[in-house]
Amino acid sequence: MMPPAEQEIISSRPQPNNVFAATNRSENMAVHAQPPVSASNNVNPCLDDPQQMRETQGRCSILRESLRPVTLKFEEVGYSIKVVNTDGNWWKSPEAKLDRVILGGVTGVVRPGELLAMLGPSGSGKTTLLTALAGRLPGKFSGSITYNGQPFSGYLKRKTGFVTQDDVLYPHLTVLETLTYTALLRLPSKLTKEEKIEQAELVIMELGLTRCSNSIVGNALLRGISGGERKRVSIGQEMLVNPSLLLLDEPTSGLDSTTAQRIVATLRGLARGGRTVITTIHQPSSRLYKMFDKVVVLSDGCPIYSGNAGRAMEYFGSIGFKPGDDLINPADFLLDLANGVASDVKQCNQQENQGRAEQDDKSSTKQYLIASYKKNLHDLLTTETKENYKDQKIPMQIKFPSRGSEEQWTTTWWEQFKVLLQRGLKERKHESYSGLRIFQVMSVSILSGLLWWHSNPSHIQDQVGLLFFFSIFWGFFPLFNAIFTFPQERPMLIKERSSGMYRLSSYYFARIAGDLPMELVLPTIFVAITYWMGGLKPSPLNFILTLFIILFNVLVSQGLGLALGAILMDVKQATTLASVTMLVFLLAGGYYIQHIPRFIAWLKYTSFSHYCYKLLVGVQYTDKDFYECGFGKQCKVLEFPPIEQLGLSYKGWDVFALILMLVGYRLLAYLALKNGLPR
Ligand SMILES: Nc1ncnc2c1ncn2[C@@H]1O[C@H](COP(=O)(O)OP(=O)(O)OP(=O)(O)O)[C@@H](O)[C@H]1O
Repeated sequence: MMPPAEQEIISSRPQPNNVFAATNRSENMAVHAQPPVSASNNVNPCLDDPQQMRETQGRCSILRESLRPVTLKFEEVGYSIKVVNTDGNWWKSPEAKLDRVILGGVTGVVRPGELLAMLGPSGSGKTTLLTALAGRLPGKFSGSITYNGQPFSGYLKRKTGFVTQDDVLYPHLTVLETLTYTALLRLPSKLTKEEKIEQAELVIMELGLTRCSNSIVGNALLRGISGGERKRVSIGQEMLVNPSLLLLDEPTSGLDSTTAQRIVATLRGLARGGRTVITTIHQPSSRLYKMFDKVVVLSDGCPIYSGNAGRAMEYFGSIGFKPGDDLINPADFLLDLANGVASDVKQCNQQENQGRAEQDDKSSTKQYLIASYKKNLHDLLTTETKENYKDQKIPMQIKFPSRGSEEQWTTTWWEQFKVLLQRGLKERKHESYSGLRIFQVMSVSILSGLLWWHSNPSHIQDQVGLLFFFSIFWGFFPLFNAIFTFPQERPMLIKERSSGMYRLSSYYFARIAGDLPMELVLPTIFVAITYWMGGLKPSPLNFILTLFIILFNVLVSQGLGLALGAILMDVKQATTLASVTMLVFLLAGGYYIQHIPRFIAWLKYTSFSHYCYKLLVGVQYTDKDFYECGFGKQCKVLEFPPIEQLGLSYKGWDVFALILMLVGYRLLAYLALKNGLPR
């Protein structure tokens, strides 16, 4: 049973509307002569069409239920960072750091149903403010940001959609796959898999991505869909979950004006459905500007306007700034002012102009505008855009669930694991079985097979060398492959974890499980070739044991690579550290030096290659094996000095040490990830 308060919220919610139907309506409102951009039958039944809504009743009510109108208030939001002192005397105290103000007290309010645009020149602080409003700003900011009067919470995290300026997407997945996996991970378990997939398809239609739905997303190195299409995929990922609060950073940059208009119209449609939508935008056309309900204009981090978009020109006129040309795009005019350019401004009122002394330079214009904003802040904020929605009953102050339910996930651990595993396998099959990698392993295996061609125990030194080579090669190779894993995945992990998409543990286990087949097939092929070519003991049992030990070694070495990558999160640093570590393992492994001085002999116990080598030798030779130790004399292989030094009687300990490392490195990697990523 739904609690009465919640029922009331849902029943009093504005009629859900189809995004694109709303899009077309708002487009028609904004530009009469403009034909609708989308096909009119692109309908998401959960958002509008009552006919289809009846047919998809269950899914629709579940999605609509998730909408919680959010009133976002931000007051005097300020943010500074430390920067290196670059004044004339920096060399005297190069370490000295100065505070640089990025945001200087920005105030505003956005209500459900409203679309707010942040305008300002490049570097004026739009992204920083947007990130702060999305609850993702690292470090502390001053002032306050509240959501229905409450601070940001884990619950709100899952109700917030955040589209970053740079699209973070998997390049090898198609558009349909990308959105389907997002739907499977982010939509509630109450929906069936088919319903989730259907929802992804609807979003594809709504965003006009049908034509490229089966094309790969691509990136700078891999040709895929266009930049604009990629941006729409990012927006689609957030639209899918029907967020109550949607924030977008430059969703229209790089798009043609028709597509940009279509995106903004979609955002306006989403807002009209009871959501709170905030976007930064660089240079909107006047057609786009008309679709905004509110604007915040920033100049060097300080606001010069925050309020009703339709009243901005009137306000600036009232403080003495009127455009020379009445047909000017309001956004261009506001950007000129934010840049301190007032040359195209008419002198409109002598009296008002008295307040601003001679402002022929940019900074005094900016200062005047900032001061005027502060003086008029109260009036600006109380001029609401309510008239646009007076027919909509949007509840303004819904309390979000208390802390207990913050950690509720939309899907179960097992569901997350399955989807992440499937997605990971699909994305990485290209890299793991890339021709280059296969060539690398095959060429090394054939070459070493030829070099050790049918070696036999009479050349014991060579044969032991082959076993040591196994342990070192399959220590290096997986280690260096695994190092890249988490530094490369970091942007995606940050994005998805910030929106509370899945648990870190489900991601981590899915990643490890997904890597298993890929990491184990190549060494198996390698051993199968080199073992038989190299003339090692021709017994299936010995072969299987050798293979088993090498695969074990691969997993341990991979774990070390994962841990180094997760701790340092920097590929360059991690590879440097890994090469030093492997060099130590190589030297202390027990093959090159048999008489390591006591004070440093412990080093070998840190080396998984040492344990692997010992186990390989132990599997290969028994008491019954002999080699020619000179002048026709036969000696026991186990008495061959390099083998004798190894101390083969402690095999149990060697296995135990490897198991310890296998678990330990992976645990370390997990803890490092947990520490270094948003909760
Ligand atoms: N962590 C940081 N380190 C250094 N500088 C920073 C940092 N964060 C923000 N800045 C600086 O703060 C200013 C505002 O940055 P922000 O990205 O918010 O601007 P913006 O208005 O979104 O710019 P654009 O439109 O070009 O994206 C810029 O000058 C930027 O260099």
